[in-house]
Amino acid sequence: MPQRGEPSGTASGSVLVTGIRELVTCAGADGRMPVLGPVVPADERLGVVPDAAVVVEDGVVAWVGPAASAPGADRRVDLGGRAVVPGFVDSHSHLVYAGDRAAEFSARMAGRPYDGGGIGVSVAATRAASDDELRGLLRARVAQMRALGTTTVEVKSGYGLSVADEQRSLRLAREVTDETTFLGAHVVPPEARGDRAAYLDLVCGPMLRACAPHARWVDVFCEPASPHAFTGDEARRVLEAGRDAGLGLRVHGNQLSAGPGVRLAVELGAASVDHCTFLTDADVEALVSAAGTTVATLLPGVEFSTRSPYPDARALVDAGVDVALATDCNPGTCNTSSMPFVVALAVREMRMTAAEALVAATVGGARALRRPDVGRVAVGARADLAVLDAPSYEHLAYRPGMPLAHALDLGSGAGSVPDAGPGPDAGPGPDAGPGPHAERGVR
Ligand SMILES: N=CN[C@@H](CCC(=O)O)C(=O)O
Ligand SMILES: [Zn+2]
Repeated sequence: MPQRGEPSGTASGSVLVTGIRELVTCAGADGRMPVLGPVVPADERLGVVPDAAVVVEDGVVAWVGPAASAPGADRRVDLGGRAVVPGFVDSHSHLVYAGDRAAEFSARMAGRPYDGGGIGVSVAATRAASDDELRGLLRARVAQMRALGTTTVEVKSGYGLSVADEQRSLRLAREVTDETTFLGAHVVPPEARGDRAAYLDLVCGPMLRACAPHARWVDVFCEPASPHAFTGDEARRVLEAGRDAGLGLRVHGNQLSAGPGVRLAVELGAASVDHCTFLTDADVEALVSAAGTTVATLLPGVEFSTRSPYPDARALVDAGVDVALATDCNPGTCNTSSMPFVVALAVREMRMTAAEALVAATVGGARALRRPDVGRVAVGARADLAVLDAPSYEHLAYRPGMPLAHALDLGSGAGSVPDAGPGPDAGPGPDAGPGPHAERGVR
């Protein structure tokens, strides 16, 4: 696993990545990050190059185009006719935790609604774990993500909820990603339930001071419908304190009800408001007006795992809202880190096209993290490539639950993926193996 901030999947010298049957760049015609929204249809924004090659130098894309006109390089990696898409940008996850809540999931499947109360169970298990235990769990989760094609990940705290435990969570998260988020205002922890105001004082004072050096973002679970989470006024206080400490803003909003989260996020210029499950017309209008500033990050794995209605992604995309897709991987509402699964859900359950879903899972996530260097394959961007054991990106939705995607690792000196020949799906066969990837980090 590379150190935080170091390009993953790279070695010194130039590498020609060839044998790409379909390269999806998700880059605008000029190679820049494309504008989202309905102005340019998502399939045009995909920027598909058939029979393509990519040259990588020092972890950065140096050339993209048809394989027939590719320049030479120090090394050559042949992908044997596979499709390549930008590595997924998972802009919302909670990977620092111990314990599991399978019993809570089963109770939900039997009809018990989600209200955030189970977060306390994860807090107790996380506090009880040693640094090494938490680090091992975190790194295993990151390795699973990379094996599924994710190359950039945001990781939140939020299962510590004391000064020391929140700081520890962020310190560990910083070992694997630059995109760390302080979520001390996840819920009011059990020991503070008698005095919410005192807990908010702690979050906005000593906890923030201890955590800000380890975080890029601050987040808050704004959900008046949950007795455990925070009202609009409380959330505003947390966000303003975080902003004053130099952090960027993110919000968990409108997950359980049409609460104030979305409009608060837009008013404060947050980079992202996440969930957006229950929206009023005024919320959608606010998100439309905030295009270019605040991304609506949809997390359909949560609706799948909580048996809730899905967000109206179609209405958001058609209205011109900037939309991202992320996993929200966490022990309570969505215990999967699979971006391909999220893409499949977005297409099947939220009526996004496969092209829209792929854009939202790559460039959309990059915009939600304000990262122009990831989420697309273009000269100057980081060489974060996801290889599909399939001929086309459409297979991500067409073959749900299949192990199709992995992050390409160019650092091991590994050679070509074996050419499996055209299988029954007109793409590389199931024996093709996962290709030249290793358990390296995501950022
Ligand atoms: N809703 C708030 N936080 C997480 C769930 C956390 C949990 O239940 O452990 C989410 O994004 O869904
Ligand atoms: Zn979350």
